[in-house]
Amino acid sequence: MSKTSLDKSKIRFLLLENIHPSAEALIRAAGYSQIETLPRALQGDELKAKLADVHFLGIRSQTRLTADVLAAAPKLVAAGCFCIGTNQVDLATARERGVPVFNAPYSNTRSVAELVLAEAILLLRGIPAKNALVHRGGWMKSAAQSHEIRGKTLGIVGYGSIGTQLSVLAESLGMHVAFYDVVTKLPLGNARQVYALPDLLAQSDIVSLHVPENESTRWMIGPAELAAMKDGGILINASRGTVVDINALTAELKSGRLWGAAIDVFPVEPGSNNEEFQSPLRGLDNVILTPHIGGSTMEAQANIGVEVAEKLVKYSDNGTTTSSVNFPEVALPAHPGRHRLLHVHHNVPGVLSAINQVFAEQHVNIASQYLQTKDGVGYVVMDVDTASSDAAREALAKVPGTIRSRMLL
Ligand SMILES: NC(=O)c1ccc[n+]([C@@H]2O[C@H](COP(=O)([O-])OP(=O)(O)OC[C@H]3O[C@@H](n4cnc5c(N)ncnc54)[C@H](O)[C@@H]3O)[C@@H](O)[C@H]2O)c1
Ligand SMILES: O=C(O)[C@H](O)COP(=O)(O)O
Repeated sequence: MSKTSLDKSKIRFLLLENIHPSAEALIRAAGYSQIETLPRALQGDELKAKLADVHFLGIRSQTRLTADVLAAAPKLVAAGCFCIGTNQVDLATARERGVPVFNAPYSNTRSVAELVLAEAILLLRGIPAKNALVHRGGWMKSAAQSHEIRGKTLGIVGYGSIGTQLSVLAESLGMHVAFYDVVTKLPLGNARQVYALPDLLAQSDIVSLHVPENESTRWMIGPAELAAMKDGGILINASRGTVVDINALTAELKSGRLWGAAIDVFPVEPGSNNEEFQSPLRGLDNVILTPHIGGSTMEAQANIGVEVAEKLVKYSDNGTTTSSVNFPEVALPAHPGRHRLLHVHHNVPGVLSAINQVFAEQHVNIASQYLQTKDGVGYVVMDVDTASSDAAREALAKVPGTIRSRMLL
């Protein structure tokens, strides 16, 4: 087994936000013992203080890794988002600091798609309002405004991993599926792409949002888009809270023009289960409110724990960055009997020759070399026959353009 330049017993992992125990189990099995877990998100100064000595960090969707926070984490080697979304991390700053960020791009897609479909059925039957009424002692046995899902049109905004999975499941129930995406996508089954958002909104009985949080999606569903939806339409948002103007949605629901909504994500969400949730949507019987649990199933969380922990351990043990969301991707073989230099640098001319020069001066033979670059950052990995001396390591760290370097012994 490879060793890191820092002894494994000294490498510290911090896992926040109630990450599934499968992650800790995998990291321990890989020989790491310093693993702290917390059930909640940390922010700002509290997060910075914690990160001062941390080498590997695991978060979910609530912990904000801003440039400011990253600057307070000098030892951070890599970060794992134990979820799909990575909008909570300043990915460019992380890259410029030599910190690869990993996520689990597919592990909870099915969980989200199942929840959305269930909500669509419940809303078409008016169940949230009927359920609330019956709990209050009321009784409304009526078929009025209660509909089957079969034959209805589902409009999917964002036809990626979740959108396509939902598309297939919805068609299996007899729905018609239309979708809007900024990229031209191969429609699955009988789904069809609609090239203008207002057209999709106007055609759909149910609109479900599955876009990432970015500049193009911020408040993309505002008053005009809600007005473009069918009378009696239903909106489902299990993407990110910043995609929908909640005040505008509240107005449409209160007026009765929209029939119902299911909202899982909010512009401001509590950082732990002990904080109060605030939203103008509270108290509306035709709205299903869920606490950002679209991906929260035992199946998904256990898989995510393993997937992201594996990526962190692999980067620590072997330097592989495959599937990193912000970093040059290099897939590396094992390096038995060899020593491995991992060097992250600004992608400027002369860095590779300077590294080669250091090894040449130390009479160290280079057995293999891997290089990849991304957005101004280069990542070179060299397997060498003999251990580099302290002097060589110092010289490597001083190569102009170096962001960070690490040696696996
Ligand atoms: N509620 C939850 O618990 C939960 C769970 C998982 C994911 N999510 C959220 O769902 C999002 C989508 O997940 P995914 O795995 O399907 O992502 P994905 O990257 O596979 O798909 C996103 C799709 O959105 C499209 N898109 C991007 N910008 C767009 C725009 N302005 N207009 C239209 N389409 C646009 C992309 O082209 C892509 O096809 C994630 O980014 C995450 O924020 C939420
Ligand atoms: O991006 C995601 O995968 C979801 O929003 C789930 O986030 P969570 O792990 O914080 O529940």
